Amino acid sequence: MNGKASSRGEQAPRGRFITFEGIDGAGKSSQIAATVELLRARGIDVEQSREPGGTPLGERLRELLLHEPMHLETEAMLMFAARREHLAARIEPALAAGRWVVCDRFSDATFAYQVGGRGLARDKFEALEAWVHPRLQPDLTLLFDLPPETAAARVASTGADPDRFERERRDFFERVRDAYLERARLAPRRIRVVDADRAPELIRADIERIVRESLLT
Ligand SMILES: Nc1ncnc2c1ncn2[C@@H]1O[C@H](COP(=O)(O)OP(=O)(O)O)[C@@H](O)[C@H]1O
Ligand SMILES: Cc1cn([C@H]2C[C@H](O)[C@@H](COP(=O)(O)OP(=O)(O)O)O2)c(=O)[nH]c1=O
Repeated sequence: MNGKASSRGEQAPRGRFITFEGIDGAGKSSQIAATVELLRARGIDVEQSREPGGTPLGERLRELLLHEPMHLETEAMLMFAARREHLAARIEPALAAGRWVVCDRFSDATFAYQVGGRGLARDKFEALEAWVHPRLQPDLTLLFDLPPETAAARVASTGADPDRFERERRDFFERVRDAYLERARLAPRRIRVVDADRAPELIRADIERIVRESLLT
């Protein structure tokens, strides 16, 4: 039924949840737009969102998270607070109504940035994840993998003021990258690693193939 509710009032099949992950400057933004277009062209009802953010409260938390210095555990808890709100207000209702959700980052980012990058204790991350979404995980996660120096050059070339995360040094992003790859090894069916150090057209073709094979057949 491709996310469209039945005219006879039958319950729509649950929507699919796709997330994009990677270090800052990996090139997720334009590929997310292309993926949303691809799904809409197939007649699928899609919502695009992002974390931290996605709700009015989540966007206010995002401002704090990106710009206000804070303790590492405060940072992790605020990421999950924004996520709790996002799940309740947008993600769960959309999936239940049969709409698909394409989201820029989810809990894999907390594992990569807060556990891998900043050194948050794993059991604290696991406790927060088990509290906020004990059962739900994305149906598909596209992990954009590339060397931190390439990603940093891309971020610098945008000319925008860097936020608190983008100002981190290369060794931070090495740890974030390694943590993402570790998480991908733990969930290889869900998390698909995409070589993001290539021309956008090649990355786009890869993503189309993965989405088609994993979710559209
Ligand atoms: N495959 C690519 N090769 C070279 N530059 C890219 C590629 N993908 C994106 N960029 C550029 O890199 C910068 C960061 O991309 P963006 O999509 O904002 O990354 P992210 O959302 O992952 O932080 C932008 O200026 C974008 O135009
Ligand atoms: C969702 C999430 C994001 N982040 C960080 C990663 C990014 O540096 C930042 C915002 O992500 P993002 O929206 O990808 O940034 P931009 O649009 O500037 O490319 O938040 C975490 O540290 N933990 C998390 O759980």
